[in-house]
Amino acid sequence: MQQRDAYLIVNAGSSSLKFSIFCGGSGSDLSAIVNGQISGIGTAPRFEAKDAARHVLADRSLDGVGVGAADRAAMLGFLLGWIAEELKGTRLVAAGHRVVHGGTRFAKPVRLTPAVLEELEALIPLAPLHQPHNVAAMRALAEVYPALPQVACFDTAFHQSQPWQSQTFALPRALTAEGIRRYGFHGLSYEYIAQRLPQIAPEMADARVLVCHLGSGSSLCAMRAGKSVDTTMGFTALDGLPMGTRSGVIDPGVLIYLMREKGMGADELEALLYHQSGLLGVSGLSNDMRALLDSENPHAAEAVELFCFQVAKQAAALAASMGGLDAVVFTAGVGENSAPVRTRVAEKLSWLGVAVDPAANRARAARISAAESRIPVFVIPTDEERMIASHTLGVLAESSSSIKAA
Ligand SMILES: Nc1ncnc2c1ncn2[C@@H]1O[C@H](COP(=O)(O)OP(=O)(O)O)[C@@H](O)[C@H]1O
Ligand SMILES: CC(=O)OP(=O)(O)O
Ligand SMILES: [Mg+2]
Repeated sequence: MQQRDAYLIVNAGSSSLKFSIFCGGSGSDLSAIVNGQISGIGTAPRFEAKDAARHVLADRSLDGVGVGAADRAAMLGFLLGWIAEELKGTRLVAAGHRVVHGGTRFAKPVRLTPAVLEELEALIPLAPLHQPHNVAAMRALAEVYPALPQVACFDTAFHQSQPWQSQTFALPRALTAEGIRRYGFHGLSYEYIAQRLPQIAPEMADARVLVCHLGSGSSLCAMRAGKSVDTTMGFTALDGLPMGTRSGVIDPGVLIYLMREKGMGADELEALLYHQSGLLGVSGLSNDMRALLDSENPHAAEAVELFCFQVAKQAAALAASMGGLDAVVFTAGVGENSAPVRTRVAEKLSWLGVAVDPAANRARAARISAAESRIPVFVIPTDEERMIASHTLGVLAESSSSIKAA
């Protein structure tokens, strides 16, 4: 039997390792035959996988299989073993990875070499919650499959189109020249939405669109004609909106105060701003929006209110960056699944002409705006993995045609 070529897509996050297996060629021919994740890394890791029809292929705890709760290399080993066992009819021909930070050097997807890997490792301080795991996944895969081509796809790349004022801090120019500037993240998700929105609503192809990527990490993107004009995350994935455990925007004077008056160092500040703040810090209960929405605790309600308030406030700033607003899109874990959050954000943007239809919102329709809404509002499930798969194929096709030409 002829084996199908398969591509392993890895999205290694702060507490999860999402993966997909794609088969087929480019465009609509490219299809995910398996989607899954190892969630709960660091606490109680759980492995789940579903096929294309969303039938459960695996759903089990990783307890008792010799994998430590935070041992990512062992988890990847487990995953590769599972893939080899379950997908006997396929032949793994390449891997594609989401890499959160591409720095100033990587403006498009790149084939992995030892030199590239070293450069990506050097960017770890700029994305401490994600980059170490992205790099570790690539290294672990290279050890098991030394000949397997791997492609790195960057969250920062989509924002390269931004005008300089969106990318620049008001700092002395020498620091800007060193790369201390705003990069923006969630670019693979925004790139997917930029392609998907005109398929759903062709009249939106040239529109000024606010995309709300609300998940564990959250950001907003101002998009004009499918290109990023501005975004809320900056030098790191800490800026902008409050997130599950990240503070979002904060007066830098607070950091100086904490250093001087409380003797905090870089490690303590990093722990505070990346791990102890956001929804978790304000509620004192949980970083999970579902738990907060279900809670009767007033601090949970305040955390949700602060989140929605900041989404609306920063959305208004991004509308100014685009010179107006023609549409709003909600995506990612919270944006796709939480009708109450979408309702509250829309209420706070009603002065801009945003109104959602309660029934369409509850049903998570593709278009949830009310008939009288001046601004159409969409819910579009994101697909970072498809974007990575598509880039991976593109990079491989480029490198094979340049080998033929040489
Ligand atoms: N039905 C829901 N209502 C509210 N929040 C939800 C719901 N489903 C998922 N979420 C939130 O989505 C978050 C995960 O979003 P996701 O985009 O998958 O995050 P990431 O990729 O950054 O890990 C969870 O932390 C959870 O709070
Ligand atoms: C960049 C970022 O914050 O990613 P995530 O939402 O996956 O945490
Ligand atoms: Mg994510």
